[in-house]
Amino acid sequence: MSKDIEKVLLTEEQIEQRCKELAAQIEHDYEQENTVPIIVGLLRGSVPFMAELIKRFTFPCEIDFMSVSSYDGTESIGDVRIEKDMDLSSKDRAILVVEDIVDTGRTLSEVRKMFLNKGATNVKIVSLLDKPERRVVDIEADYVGFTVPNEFVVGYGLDYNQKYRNLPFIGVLKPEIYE
Ligand SMILES: O=P(O)(O)OC[C@H]1O[C@H](OP(=O)(O)OP(=O)(O)O)[C@H](O)[C@@H]1O
Ligand SMILES: Nc1nc2[nH]cnc2c(=O)[nH]1
Repeated sequence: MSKDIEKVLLTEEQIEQRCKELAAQIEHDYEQENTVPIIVGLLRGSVPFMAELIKRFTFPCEIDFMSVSSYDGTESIGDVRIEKDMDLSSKDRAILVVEDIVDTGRTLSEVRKMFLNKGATNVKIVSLLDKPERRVVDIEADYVGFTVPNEFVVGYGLDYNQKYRNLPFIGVLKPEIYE
């Protein structure tokens, strides 16, 4: 599997270190607000990042997952669909959405609107990666792990045709893999 990788952009150690910093910052902010947020992971890409973050939280929080999709291969198809909704109610709750990457911004923009429509009091976003060069919707995550260049990345939850999510680092595939 690693033989398909052209270059590693972020090592496991770099990601773990950054997750520690993000978790401390998030914890500090929710303690100030004195709320019990629901931490909502967007399936499936956020799973490794979510696990790395929440094991470091010592404040009271609940967790849930939902699945939305707008990608086919490496292309955003623009239309954000909810494939699996979360189980907990978001009404009158503070929500922290955990995402693997903000790319065009369409997914998070739709997800944020959806939570606000359902009566969430506050919606924050934490994303492991941010690819600002690709943005078509004006949205920023509240907490970002790393800014990445305009390349299609895989690993640490991110897939290409559902593969490579289990790689413990973020990398770029060799061009022949897409052929
Ligand atoms: O900013 P955007 O252009 O909307 O792109 C970001 C979204 O694209 C990927 O989701 P995908 O639909 O591939 O689902 P996955 O998490 O199951 O891989 C990724 O996990 C983000 O949710
Ligand atoms: N795997 C993967 N999914 C994405 N979704 C939006 N951008 C990307 C990316 O660079 N890699």
